[in-house]
Amino acid sequence: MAAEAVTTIDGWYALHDMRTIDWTSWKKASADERQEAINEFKSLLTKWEETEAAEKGSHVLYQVVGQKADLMFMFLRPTMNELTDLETAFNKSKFAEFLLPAYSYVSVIEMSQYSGTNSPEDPKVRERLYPILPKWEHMCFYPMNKRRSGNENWYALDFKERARLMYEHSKTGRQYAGVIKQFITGSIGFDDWEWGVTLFAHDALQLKKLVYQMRFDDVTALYGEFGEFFVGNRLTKDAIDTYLSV
Ligand code: VOV
Repeated sequence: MAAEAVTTIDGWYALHDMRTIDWTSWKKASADERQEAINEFKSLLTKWEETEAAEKGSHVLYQVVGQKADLMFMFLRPTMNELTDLETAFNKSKFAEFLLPAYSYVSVIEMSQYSGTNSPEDPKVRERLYPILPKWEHMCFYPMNKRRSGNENWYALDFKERARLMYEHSKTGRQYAGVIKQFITGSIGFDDWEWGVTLFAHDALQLKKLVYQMRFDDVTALYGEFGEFFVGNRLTKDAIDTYLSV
């Protein structure tokens, strides 16, 4: 008999957007052109801040460490259409002329009902479905799957066993309360992996400690498969001029 799917409650749509700066063309541009690009970029950030203040979405910006990208945005919006609207507006901006696509990921904030206690009317649950993203010092993003091969097939496990494994997972996670904030986004049908994992930390080392500790939970040890990892440091609007000065 087929295993029973878990119901999910879903919130805002998410776009993780990673860009690489074309420093060569940035350096070749005139000072006026660069200033125009910076001003336009900052006014887009201001517009997104207004959306966030009105609780109609949220966003963060991080500077990626390593060569995978330079900038890492995460956007949350009530609809997928708003995500393409903001992406298109950004792509048309002067600053985007100096950016190369590095990676993107489309998903939706998801809570699964393994414990059966999440009600979409509960203000605590609403806070997780429609969150204002934390502006903590470090962010980590990676996509993942639950294995579906041979004896390790998550989708063939019965509900009770999956709920037990997720309960064990949540116990490990809860040890990091106040240290790491996690956002799980579902991407089955939207992107190449099944979930996106976004973590925020004040101390970068705690990202490694949590992800390592979880490797020993049965759910991760037996079923976890991972894509690329991106890690970054927060880039504030005030720091943009310095960051882009050449
Ligand atoms: C701060 C850390 C933290 C905490 C507290 C936490 C708690 C919880 C709870 C309570 C629940 C279940 C209910 C829900 O809300 O969905 C989940 C769910 C989930 N998690 Fe988690 N998780 C954390 C952190 C955390 C990490 C670091 C990872 C990556 C795994 C790893 O090994 O690298 C992860 C993955 C997931 C996934 C993919 C799901 C959905 C699985 C599904 O099959 O549906 N998660 N998670």
